[in-house]
Amino acid sequence: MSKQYRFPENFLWGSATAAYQIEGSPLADGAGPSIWQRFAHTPGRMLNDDNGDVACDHYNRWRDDVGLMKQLGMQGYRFSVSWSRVMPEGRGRVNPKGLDFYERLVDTLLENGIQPTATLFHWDLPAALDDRGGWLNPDIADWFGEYSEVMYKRLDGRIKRWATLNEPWVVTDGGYLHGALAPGHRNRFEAPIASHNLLRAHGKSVQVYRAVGKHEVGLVVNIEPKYPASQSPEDLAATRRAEAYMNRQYLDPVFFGTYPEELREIFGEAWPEWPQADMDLIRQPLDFIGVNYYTRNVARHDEANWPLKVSPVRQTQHTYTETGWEVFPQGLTDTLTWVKERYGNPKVFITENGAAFFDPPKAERGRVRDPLRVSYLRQHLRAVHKAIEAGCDIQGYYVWSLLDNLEWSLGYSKRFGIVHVDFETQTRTPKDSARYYASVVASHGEAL
Ligand SMILES: OC[C@@H]1[C@@H](O)[C@H](O)[C@@H](O)c2nc(CNc3ccccc3)cn21
Repeated sequence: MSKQYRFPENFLWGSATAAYQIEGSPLADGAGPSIWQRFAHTPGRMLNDDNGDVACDHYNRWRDDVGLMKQLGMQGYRFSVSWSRVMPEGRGRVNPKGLDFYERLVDTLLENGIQPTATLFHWDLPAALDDRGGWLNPDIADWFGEYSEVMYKRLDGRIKRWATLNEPWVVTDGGYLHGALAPGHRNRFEAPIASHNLLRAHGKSVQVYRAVGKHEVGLVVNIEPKYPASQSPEDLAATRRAEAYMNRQYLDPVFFGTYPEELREIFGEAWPEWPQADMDLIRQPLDFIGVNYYTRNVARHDEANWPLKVSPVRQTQHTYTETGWEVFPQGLTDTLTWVKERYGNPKVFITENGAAFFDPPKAERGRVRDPLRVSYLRQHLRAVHKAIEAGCDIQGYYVWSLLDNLEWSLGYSKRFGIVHVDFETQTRTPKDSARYYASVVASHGEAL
């Protein structure tokens, strides 16, 4: 008798995307440019000089894409709002056609019995705000609060679950410390300031929601559990630094009002003293936490690896994805039980989980075989179930991603979708993983 995988009655099964990765038409109908529009059109920043001018053409094909979600039996859909489509300069003027796009999308999702979850910021900051310093300007907390209020007032009620930010760690580490992501800065002094202002903006948005919203608001973070390469004092300390830097840097301020002490050790003179008023602003009670999980990290001390002094150790016994991430489903169970134990078992949605494996550019006779992704999803959904059995309050799962899309500076070279996109013709073809996931959803997990 195979194990029965029973999920909570109200467990929500969905898929996730993000605006700049799927929409295309970044400047259509009065939209303003984002920093990703700029970054993608800066020579040398994007693999193969790819950009989001077309992407999955979701801005025009959104109705068919909702039909695809319906066909797959999706119960939820997590998408992001392009701030500069709604407010072209990021503040002040609202672009009615930008708002209309999201209103039509949400209404059509609801008509098809699909619960919308909106992320207000998924990396595509309005370029006009970046010109004013962007995340380095403390005023951005108020700018984000103003944008949040526009969205909350227009769509709250139809959208009953909001995420303020997607992965402040990636925005900071990629956009301000190492420079691989927009806006492409590489500055040890800027990174803590950007990170802190991201959290301040999150706190401001939650305050605004408490004033005008009636449902749920939360924060989406990426968590990558860290395991020491050895029990040497150096590797144990390195693991602690890595764990503080990625996994505690955002949830500790939100839940405890304090940063991990390791951050001063990591950034040294570049780590400011933060005003208590800021920490009070950040520490707004939340209705849920979104956890994005992809892989784990085995950490060793590496004196040469600035500024963390940590390097990953490749694990030869496991499969790796096209993005170089180890397939390690136990890490998802460990992550979820760690969140439960450290932060008091908050309501959690797994807001992203998925993998890029090689898929052909074109479907073959209407089919895309992706056994590795089927296996990845099966293993990770079983890992979720294991966490639920351990008492974690996990209330939903969104596979990343519904569609093959623009993988940021890696362009279209990495395919995460359960639905294949032929970027020459925009033809969508559900992969075997889509059929598998649809069967899991239809059986509420029993087909795992
Ligand atoms: O890379 C896959 C997805 C990406 O397409 C999403 O927009 C983003 O939310 C996302 N976050 C992660 C996890 N964290 C991460 C770690 C290092 C670099 C980039 C992302 C993976 N992904």
